[in-house]
Amino acid sequence: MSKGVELKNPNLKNMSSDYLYHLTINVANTVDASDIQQQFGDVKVVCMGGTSSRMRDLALYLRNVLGNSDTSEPIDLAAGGHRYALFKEGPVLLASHGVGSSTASVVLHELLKLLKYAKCQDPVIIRIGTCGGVGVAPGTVVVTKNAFNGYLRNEHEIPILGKRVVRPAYFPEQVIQDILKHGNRSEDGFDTIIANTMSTDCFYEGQGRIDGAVCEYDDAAKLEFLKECHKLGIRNIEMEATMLSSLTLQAGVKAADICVTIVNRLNGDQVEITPETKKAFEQRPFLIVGRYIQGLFGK
Ligand SMILES: O=P(O)(O)O[C@H]1O[C@H](CO)[C@@H](O)[C@H]1O
Ligand SMILES: O=c1cc[nH]c(=O)[nH]1
Repeated sequence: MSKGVELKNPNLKNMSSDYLYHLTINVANTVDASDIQQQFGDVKVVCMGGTSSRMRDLALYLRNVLGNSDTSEPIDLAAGGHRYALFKEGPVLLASHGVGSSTASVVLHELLKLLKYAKCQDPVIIRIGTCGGVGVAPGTVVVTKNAFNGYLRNEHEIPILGKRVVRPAYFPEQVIQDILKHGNRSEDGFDTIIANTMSTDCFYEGQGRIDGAVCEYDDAAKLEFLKECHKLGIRNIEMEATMLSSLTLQAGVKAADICVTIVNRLNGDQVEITPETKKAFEQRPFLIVGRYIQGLFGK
C-alpha cells in the first residue's frame, strides 16, 4: 500500500505557510497546498547529485527513458535561489546538492518537505554521485549498504542544540536489491557492486589524502587507514552517504546512494581521469538508475 510522507516534526502542522528558501518554492497554504500537489504530486523518484550539470544531463537522459519526445532545455525550477538546481522530468525530480553533507542536508530537508506538502506517494530518493574507490577499479559502480563516518563508525553524528546526536546510517535492503538487479549485465562493461561507504566532511585530510594544503601524517599511515576501511567492507569514499541515509531513515522515506569510482585510493590521491572519461563514468549510474526507473514506470 502506498503512503505519503509523514515527517517527524510536530512544528510543521503549526505553520500556515512554508517558504522553501533555497528551492525558492513558496508553500503559501500548508493545509491546502493544491498548487504544490498539482505541480509535484506525481513525483515518485528524486535524484540528487553534486553538480547542476550532472542533474541536467540526467534529466535529459531520463526524458528518453520515460519516452518523452520533448527537446527543450530542462527548466531549473530553483534558479532564483542561485544555490541548487531543480529539474522535473515527469515523475522524477532532480536536484543538485553541492559538495558534502552540510550543503546536501539543506536541500534534502526542503525536498522532504516538498514531498510531504505535495502528498507524493511512497517516493524514493537516490543520490547519483562520484567517489573514490578503495581497492576497486576506477569506473566501478558502488551501491551503498552501510554508511561509515570519518571515525569509521557506522552512524551519522551531528551537533544539535549543542549536543552530539548519533543516528543510524544505512540504506534499506529492498531498495538496494531493486537497484542492483539492473546492474552487471554482460553488455555493461563495468561492475556494479554493493558495499559499505565511508562518508567524510573533508575531501583531503578527512579521506586520508596526502595531497591537501595541510597533512600531518605520512603515506604509510594513510595506507593503514585505507586498509582498515577495506576490512570494514568499505569500497568507496564520498561525502554525503551518512547524512543522506540517516535523514531519510528519520523521515521514513526510502533512499539509495549509487556512485561511480573515479580513482582507486590504494593507488593514489589525485583524480587524474580525463574530463571525457569522467563524463563517461558518470553515465554508468545513469544507466542503472535509468533501468530502475524504466522498471517502475513500465515503458
Ligand atoms: O560527485 P558528487 O555527487 O559531487 O559527490 C562526490 O564528489 C564531491 C567531492 O568531489 C563530494 O560531494 C562527493 O560526495
Ligand atoms: O576520492 C573522491 C572522489 C570523489 N569524491 C570524493 O568524495 N572522493
